[in-house]
Amino acid sequence: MKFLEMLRAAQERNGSMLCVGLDPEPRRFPAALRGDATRIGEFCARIVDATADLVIAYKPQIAYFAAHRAEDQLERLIAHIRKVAPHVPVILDAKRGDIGATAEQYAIEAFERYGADAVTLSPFMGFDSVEPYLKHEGKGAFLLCRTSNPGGDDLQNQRLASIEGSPLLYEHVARLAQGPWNLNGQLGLVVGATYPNEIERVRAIAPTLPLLIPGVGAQGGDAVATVRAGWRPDAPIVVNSSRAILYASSGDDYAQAARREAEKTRALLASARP
Ligand SMILES: O=C(O)c1cc(=O)[nH]c(=O)n1[C@@H]1O[C@H](COP(=O)(O)O)[C@@H](O)[C@H]1O
Repeated sequence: MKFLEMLRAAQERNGSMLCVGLDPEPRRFPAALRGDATRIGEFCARIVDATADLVIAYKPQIAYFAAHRAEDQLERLIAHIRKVAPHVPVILDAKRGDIGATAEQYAIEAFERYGADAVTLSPFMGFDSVEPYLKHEGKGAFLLCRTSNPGGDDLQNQRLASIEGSPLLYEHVARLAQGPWNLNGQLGLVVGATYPNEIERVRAIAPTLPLLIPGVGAQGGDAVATVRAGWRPDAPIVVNSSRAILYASSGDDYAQAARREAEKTRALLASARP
């Protein structure tokens, strides 16, 4: 099934816009696992088992695995998601961006090695750095557009005077992704929940693209304002929360606590749907 169809099906089946971000930090694990990088996969698998009926997607962040030489655990974790939640798409958060020849390798890593359904990318190096991912039929690619961090302003909110209408950089990225770059309907955009006004602006420019919206939970983004700004009946929004769910409890009940937090966030998002 194509990524976008999977996303729509998971949204429908689990009644959810919530994506659980898998950003495992061994020093934050419960006492029985704390500090043990060999148990990263196990920690995440218990979170998946506890939330598989509550989410639209999972988003493992590759750095949290690679930093601990745990890429093999990431491979096994994604295989585990396939087994226990075959209806839930996996977005590999890798934020890649490189020349075409190298991008081809990154695309193989994301889609063949890890078997992800979609990947996050930086559009900074231009279309030829994005195109290799689009050659993988049915796979998705989310381009960073207006990110959740304060430093996102440094570049993304700069005006491009040489382009007609003098758009801001993030507006231009949204225009390219909605239009000329979106060859086979595989593109989506990343917009931070910490900037609901910009989500609204991106939605106006890119009405049919899926949006990946991180920043609720630990970063304090406004879940209700996010849904009001981004929700469309035919273009899914994928609202990510990582730390607030993974570390809802530091005790042995962490998976049940993660489930409760995921239920709460899913309900809050649903309540804001127009
Ligand atoms: O692409 C992302 O996922 C991303 C984009 C962005 O603008 N802001 C952002 O926080 N993220 C990621 O989303 C997750 C947010 O984690 P929490 O703040 O713990 O919910 C992390 O994995 C970030 O790397």
